Amino acid sequence: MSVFNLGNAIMGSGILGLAYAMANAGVVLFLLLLTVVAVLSSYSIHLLLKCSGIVGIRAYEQLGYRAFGTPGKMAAGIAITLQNIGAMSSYLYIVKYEFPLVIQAFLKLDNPAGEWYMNGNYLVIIVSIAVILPLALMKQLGYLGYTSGFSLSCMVFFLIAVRPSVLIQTREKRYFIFLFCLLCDSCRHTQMNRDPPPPHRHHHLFSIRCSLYSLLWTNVCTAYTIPILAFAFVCHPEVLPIYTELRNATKKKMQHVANISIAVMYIMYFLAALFGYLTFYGKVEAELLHTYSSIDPYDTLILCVRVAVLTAVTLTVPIVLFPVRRAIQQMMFPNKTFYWPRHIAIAFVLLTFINLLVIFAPNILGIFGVIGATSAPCLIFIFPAIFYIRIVPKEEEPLRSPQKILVTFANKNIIPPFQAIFRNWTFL
Ligand SMILES: NC(=O)C[C@H](N)C(=O)O
Repeated sequence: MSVFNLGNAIMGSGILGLAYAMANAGVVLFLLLLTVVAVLSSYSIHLLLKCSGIVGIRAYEQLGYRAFGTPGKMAAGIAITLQNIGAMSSYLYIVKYEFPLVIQAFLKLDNPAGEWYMNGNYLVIIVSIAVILPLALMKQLGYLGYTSGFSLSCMVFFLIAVRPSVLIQTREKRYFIFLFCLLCDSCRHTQMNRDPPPPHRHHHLFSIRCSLYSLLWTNVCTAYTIPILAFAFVCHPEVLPIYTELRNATKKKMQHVANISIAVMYIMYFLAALFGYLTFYGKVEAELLHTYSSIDPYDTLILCVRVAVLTAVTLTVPIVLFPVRRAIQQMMFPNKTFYWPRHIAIAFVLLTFINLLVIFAPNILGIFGVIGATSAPCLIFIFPAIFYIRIVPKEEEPLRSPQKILVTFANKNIIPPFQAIFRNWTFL
């Protein structure tokens, strides 16, 4: 159940942005970054578990408090709230956009005339009240294990369904483009076969960029890759609550749960990105399902994919809501014991707020970009590292220990790319 819950916390709308990230970074660079982010993600869970073992606390915000007092607690609480509200909004955004298309395809409505059930905003509100709110009112995360298992199986179905069937038809041509894309980061120029080749394609073929740095920062779209990946691997606010509910909990057992979840998601993320990318190449959009609309919205398989993704993201919302409620309780009502009216009221207010946000959300790439470039790196890389440095006593591990040097090194190498994103922040 814990693996299901953590897997469900990892897997969300991030998976839909990965094909776009791959199209912009190139397959090799994408795989490299995916591996780095997955390994660092698992490593930072190790750091969180170690800190929580030392101070005997199983809440992310409390670790912040132990490390830096109230500012640390507030920083962690705000980052968790921002990240998870961003994630939930992106899930409901998918409901808002995809649910009307599913209804349209089911009812075979060619020209919808403004029926209320085709209005995404109403559908978001209905799904929130009928499905998400009851699940979000559960007392413990553990009760959501079954829905998480179901949600993950929907994503497996999504993965099987998006395999690049188009590839088989024009194999030679596509293999050529694929090889080309392996070496080059500007696959957006290799439009589908229909388009004439861009004038500078020749130049691209023969000038393989030699430095990783220039590969990564040649255009701002490539710079989206790390925020999208960081967003996709965030599950850290859920780790300690899941640890608390684990039967016969030990650090080793929880790390094992985290490693299994991350490894499975790593494989699924790579396959989802590759399949989406090999189907559309440069035409892939920030949200993969969007791209499918351009083929045939009434195709049965695409309809099933939509239903699967809709189900999966809807069932993820309650999991992601738990840590936000906890963070709000820690920030606003510290030292208060469990109280049902407060538990229900926070869930209700949060869902209302997210519904309002979704009704006015600009687009999903904006959410990935902003959250991925701000709270996600804090929660995955920066906070676990600095909490570890502050909490683990110098006697137990001196500042020059390999562990602490690694933590500092990771932070030094992760932060500069994010600064570059802020410098290039033209999409806002
Ligand atoms: N749990 C989260 O914060 C986001 C999740 N990793 C996703 O890809 O949607």
